Amino acid sequence: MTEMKTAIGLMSGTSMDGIDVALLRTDGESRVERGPSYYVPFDPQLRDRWKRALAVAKAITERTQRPDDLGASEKILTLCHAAAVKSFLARNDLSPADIDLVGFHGQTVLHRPDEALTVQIGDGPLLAQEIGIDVVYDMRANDMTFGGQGAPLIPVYHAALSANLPRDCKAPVVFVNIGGISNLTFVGTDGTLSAFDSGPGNMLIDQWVEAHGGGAYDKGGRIAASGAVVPALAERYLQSPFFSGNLRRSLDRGDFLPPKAGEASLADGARTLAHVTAAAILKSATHLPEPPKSYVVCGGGRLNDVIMRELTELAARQGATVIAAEVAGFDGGAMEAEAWAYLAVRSLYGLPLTFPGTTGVERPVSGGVLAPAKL
Ligand SMILES: Nc1ncnc2c1ncn2[C@@H]1O[C@H](COP(=O)(O)OP(=O)(O)OP(=O)(O)O)[C@@H](O)[C@H]1O
Ligand SMILES: CC(=O)N[C@H]1[C@@H]2OC[C@@H](O2)[C@@H](O)[C@@H]1O[C@H](C)C(=O)O
Repeated sequence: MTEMKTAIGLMSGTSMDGIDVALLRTDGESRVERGPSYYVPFDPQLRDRWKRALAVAKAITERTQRPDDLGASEKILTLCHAAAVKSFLARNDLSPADIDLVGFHGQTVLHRPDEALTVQIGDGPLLAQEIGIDVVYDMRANDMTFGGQGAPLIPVYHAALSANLPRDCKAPVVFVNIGGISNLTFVGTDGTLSAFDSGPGNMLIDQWVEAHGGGAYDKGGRIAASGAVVPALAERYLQSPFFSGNLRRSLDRGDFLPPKAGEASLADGARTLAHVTAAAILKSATHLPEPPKSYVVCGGGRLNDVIMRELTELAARQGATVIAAEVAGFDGGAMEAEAWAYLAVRSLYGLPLTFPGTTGVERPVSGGVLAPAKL
């Protein structure tokens, strides 16, 4: 039996909107006690820097390379995470000695699963030194070494949470994470895990509204609510071979691109892309072992009312219900950060992070690199 540990998880996801911080007490197995969470948005200059980092990272052919100013961006990103941990500790009256471990995702700047290449910038040893807490980082690489796609990693945490679902949440249950990219975790009644990325989440909506003067994202889905779906545009996305071809489990930000200027008005574009986000989830769900009865939605997309309404309508046609994570008793905004805390503890104990049914890895494998606070 593993001992309970107190861990902090740090996530800055593909939306590149900010850093989620969450505290968890866990044994890395079935015991999970959720603690406080915190969110630090990136200011616009930093978001521009991460966007440039994505462009620069395209030149990477080997995962340790840091072309151009990518090394400088990695250091800045790491110091942003260090600052987020320090303010989280101060706000919660905690000191580094209260925390056993930090799980650090870093920022994905390149993800090419077909070439077994995934790069998350984030300097684990520097973070450990800055905050005085042991850090587990680089959690995707080992999965790829063993033939996995390096993502999604959250399913093992969804499986742990599934033990505490409310009774009226009928099995089989699927957890849907609508971040920049969306992903699904199916938890079978016998504990079988089946998971994969399911399509674009908010990233196309964010890129579209930002390029057309609508702000960084479509708050509440208000822009989409005043528009109409452009059927030909929606179909173009939904006919992508990603949904029908041999199941590719993980996506990169560049795999789907926003519509071109002039293809729709701001509102119609936002409405169409919200429809695509919801329809892509249902389309991908046809690859699951069984039709789900309940969808539990987490990630920023659960706050877009148009995505949620569409998802609810489309799922109802198949006899399934859709609820936001909060209705199931979870925190839909902090769940990924909690997952990184959970994964860090599993990594410490050498427990598997990924499984053949989640990333396509050849056998269950652990992962992550430990950077001790004191060398
Ligand atoms: N109030 C809101 N209304 C509508 N959309 C929102 C709201 N708040 C956040 N979002 C959307 O959610 C996105 C952030 O979601 P989230 O934090 O889950 O993404 P992420 O951490 O980048 O995820 P991932 O790594 O899974 O891609 C924002 O970019 C925005 O599009
Ligand atoms: C390579 C990478 O960073 N992938 C992210 C991304 O964002 C969502 C989806 O694509 C998922 O596969 C993954 O993140 C989640 C948290 C995961 O690994 O479970």
